[in-house]
Amino acid sequence: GLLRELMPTHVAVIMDGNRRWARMRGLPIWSGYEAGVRALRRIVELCCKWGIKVLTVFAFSSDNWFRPKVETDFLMGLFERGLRDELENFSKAGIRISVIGGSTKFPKPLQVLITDAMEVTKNNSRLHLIVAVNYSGQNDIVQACQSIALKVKDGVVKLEDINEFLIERELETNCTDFPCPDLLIRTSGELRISNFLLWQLAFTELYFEHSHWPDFGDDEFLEALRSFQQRQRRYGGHDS
Ligand SMILES: CC(C)CCOP(=O)(O)OP(=O)(O)O
Ligand SMILES: [Mg+2]
Repeated sequence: GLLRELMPTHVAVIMDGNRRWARMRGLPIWSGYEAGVRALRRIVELCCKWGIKVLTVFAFSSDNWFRPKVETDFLMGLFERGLRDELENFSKAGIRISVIGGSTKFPKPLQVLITDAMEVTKNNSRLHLIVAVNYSGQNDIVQACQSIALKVKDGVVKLEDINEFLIERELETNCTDFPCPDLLIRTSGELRISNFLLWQLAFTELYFEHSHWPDFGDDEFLEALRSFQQRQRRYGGHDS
């Protein structure tokens, strides 16, 4: 069985395979995305139930903009509807929501809603849901370097002050005390990181699930947690 004391503190998920899930069932693409939102609601509830503190989900990567406009428009609408529908529930359930990545290309009303949702839920502490939209792991490191370079130039930071901790505090995941995921789950059988969190995944246990994201339910999540609990995490330490 699962041990509560061996639960990961921070779980990251690449929610992949929504369109293939729809195609396999002869359904339209958008029904795959809608099924993906239902799967996200499920895993948020499970994280609350198991006392997981941070859940970071890759909801839209920078290269997703190259999809047909009808798809990206639908996804923008889905983000807005999902956020509007869930905001009250999140507040009642003690769920804090943060959005990382460049949302400046999003429709203005969605940008306003994101800012409001982050403000309204910022003191919630049961689960911190971090939604990466239009996020790029490499760009995250670039913006952190730019911010540090500026501080060195302004004399706020000395060169010898630059270390992992200072860099980590400049990354977009600095909204949480647990910026580095203990477990990364990627669905739909793809075995790659796709420019998601990069620096933060240095010691993360990787778990690849063959089923598509909409089919990732309670059983699949528990299986991933069981796998995590059976792994010895060495952090580059003892060689046994
Ligand atoms: C926007 C993103 C979370 C959707 C992930 O599923 P997907 O659209 O990449 O689906 P496919 O990998 O099946 O094309
Ligand atoms: Mg995909």
